[in-house]
Amino acid sequence: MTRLTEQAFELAKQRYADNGVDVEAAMEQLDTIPVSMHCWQGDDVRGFENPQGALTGGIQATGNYPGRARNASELRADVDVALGLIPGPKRFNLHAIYLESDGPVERNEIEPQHFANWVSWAKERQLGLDFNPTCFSHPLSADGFTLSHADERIRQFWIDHCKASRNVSAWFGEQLGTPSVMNIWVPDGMKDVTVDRLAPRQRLMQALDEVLSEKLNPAHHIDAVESKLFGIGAESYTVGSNEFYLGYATSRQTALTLDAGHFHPTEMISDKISTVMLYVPRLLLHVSRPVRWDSDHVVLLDDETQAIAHEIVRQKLFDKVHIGLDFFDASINRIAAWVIGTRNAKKALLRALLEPTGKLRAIEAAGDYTARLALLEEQKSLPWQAVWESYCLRHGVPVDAGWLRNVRDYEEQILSQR
Ligand SMILES: C[C@H](O)[C@H](O)[C@@H](O)C(=O)CO
Ligand SMILES: [Mn+2]
Repeated sequence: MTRLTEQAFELAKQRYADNGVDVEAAMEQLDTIPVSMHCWQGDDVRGFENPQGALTGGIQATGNYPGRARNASELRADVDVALGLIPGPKRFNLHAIYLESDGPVERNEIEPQHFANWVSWAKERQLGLDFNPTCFSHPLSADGFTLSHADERIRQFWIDHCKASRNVSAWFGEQLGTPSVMNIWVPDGMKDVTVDRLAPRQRLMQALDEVLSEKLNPAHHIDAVESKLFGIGAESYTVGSNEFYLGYATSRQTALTLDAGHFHPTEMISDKISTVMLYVPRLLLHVSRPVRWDSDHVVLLDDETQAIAHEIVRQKLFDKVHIGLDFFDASINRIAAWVIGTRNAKKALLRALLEPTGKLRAIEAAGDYTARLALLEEQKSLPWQAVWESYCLRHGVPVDAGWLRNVRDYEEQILSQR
């Protein structure tokens, strides 16, 4: 396999060179773009605070594939398997409910010490960590409101949780030498026709302002806010809509999170990138795959994933876009889900880096739309797969679906015993 891969790579390199593309440069660039893998694929978004509790907030993990991680050690072991099968730089994205503690810790009292094991683990693997306050699956979010709650006491609880989360996030950044991107997503919304659509939004805006009031070192921590169209049980009104957060991030200059599953079915986040980057300093992407609803299926190498990667590469947004993943499929092997989704995100980036963008831009600027379409289509059948396999080889991970054997072995030996 190795020799064939190398031969195919040499031919592919030549083929791309004929097209004006430097394959080595593309691979080098790919090595500077981390993809942040989300912890919640490993255990169906349960966390370790109250794993037997229900997942609420209008999100759902469907399926009951055996072997989900039941504690932090199992989750770390599972992620380690996935990390070893994905080439290039990765980060890891934690939710607050993945804390570790001997006794119960209220959300508004979380501290860096509760994530000390995660930081040691990340240090050993030279991974950056990202973070999320968890504003769901809790008695005080049971009626569907958190930061926009009408009850000041409940609202304050969630404000304090988000503030505590910022401290944890900044500590990650300080410890690991790379800023932690902290994404605030709240499920707040209503199931049915809502009369006062304004007041909850006013409260959310004020609550967020209070959360962000302390200035933190941007070398350690980056604030991001995530909009949504609707949730299960909150179909009629979402307080933190797209327009709400676009306005918020623009006026406060926070990062904006675009989740591929959080828009109308025919709306694509790839087309939003060039718009929002005019107004916000940074973007956090939740690369996902909506199927009918925000169903968080595993990321495919499909048109939208490719279009997202093209936007990042064509606009050279490498320092401004943080690429995170967001899916939680409990119907297939969860480690395989991580590997499939993350490898696909990276394949899309590589394909985008192998595009002769300068040439295509010139053709477009000259108004030759026939050539633009012809060349764009021809790109699709160039031998990018040979470059991908070589990239995997250089990173010491399986070049093809051979990685599935590793996952199956682990499933037989470890997951099946849970
Ligand atoms: C678990 C995550 O916080 C969640 O998926 C969020 O990012 C989201 O997209 C909610 O729909
Ligand atoms: Mn998301």
